Amino acid sequence: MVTIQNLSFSYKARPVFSGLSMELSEGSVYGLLGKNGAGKTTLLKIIAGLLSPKSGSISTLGEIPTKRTPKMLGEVFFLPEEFDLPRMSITEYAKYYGVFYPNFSQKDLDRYLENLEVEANQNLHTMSFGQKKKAMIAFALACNTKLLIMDEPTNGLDIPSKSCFRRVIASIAEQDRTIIISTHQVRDLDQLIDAVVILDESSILLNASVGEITSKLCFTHLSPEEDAIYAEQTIHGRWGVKVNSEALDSPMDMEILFNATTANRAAIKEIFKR
Ligand SMILES: Nc1ncnc2c1ncn2[C@@H]1O[C@H](COP(=O)(O)OP(=O)(O)OP(=O)(O)O)[C@@H](O)[C@H]1O
Repeated sequence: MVTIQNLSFSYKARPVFSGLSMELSEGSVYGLLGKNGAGKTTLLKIIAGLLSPKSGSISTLGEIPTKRTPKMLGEVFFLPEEFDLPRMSITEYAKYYGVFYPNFSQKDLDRYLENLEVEANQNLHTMSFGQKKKAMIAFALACNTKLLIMDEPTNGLDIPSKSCFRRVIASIAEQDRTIIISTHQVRDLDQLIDAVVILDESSILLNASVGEITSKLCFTHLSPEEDAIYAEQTIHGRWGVKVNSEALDSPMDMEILFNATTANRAAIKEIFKR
């Protein structure tokens, strides 16, 4: 679906990636995490063909993304974190832009707008930031592309809309679509993603399925002296992550995973080395 090999990228004199490699497979929902400035948006734009790498190779849906062939563009939707929208309703917007996506469905758009409680005929310019965001999420989903890339989609959404977003993504996650969601709001991705990619210091620190993560790591309460990869003191005691040496079942805690990965890179790299 997406293969990146030894990729380097710089904004003029500012290097962002050097020798970055990773593979994303078809039909999975990926959560892309990283600190501010780690390069998440840049990576998403490179995958979508909006930025060109300095060296190395990238293939998106079997094509070089910067070639931006009509075939690839019809199968990839990139939803940026912020956008300028024309003075029209989302229904009119869909009439103009839906034609670029062979699998766009008006019926799906109506359903997603209803689910997300967005007025189909309100001018996008009179909408709040969160309403615009929901309108564009509905449009992005209704394009039914093979690859859907969303940069901070839940930023600006109220609590019910976040729940609704999760429900909608869960409902399409069964299909053969690959979805990459970049976010700082890790709780919004709980129970939603199949795999986690963590970018740190301009490289991929972790790219693993939730199954692999929970088979190798155990997210649990810890006794005061217990060895852990990472632990935090909470009002309920010590909570953290340790090596899953007893093959215990535990739900992944993405915030703890992220903190553990960035606080103890060497341990995480060793555990997940292939
Ligand atoms: N247009 C640009 N020109 C120069 N430098 C840029 C540009 N866009 C981003 N950068 C720099 O590239 C690096 C990666 O930025 P990027 O926006 O990809 O990070 P991010 O992980 O998405 O950050 P955030 O979580 O804050 O959104 C940062 O150091 C940023 O300052």
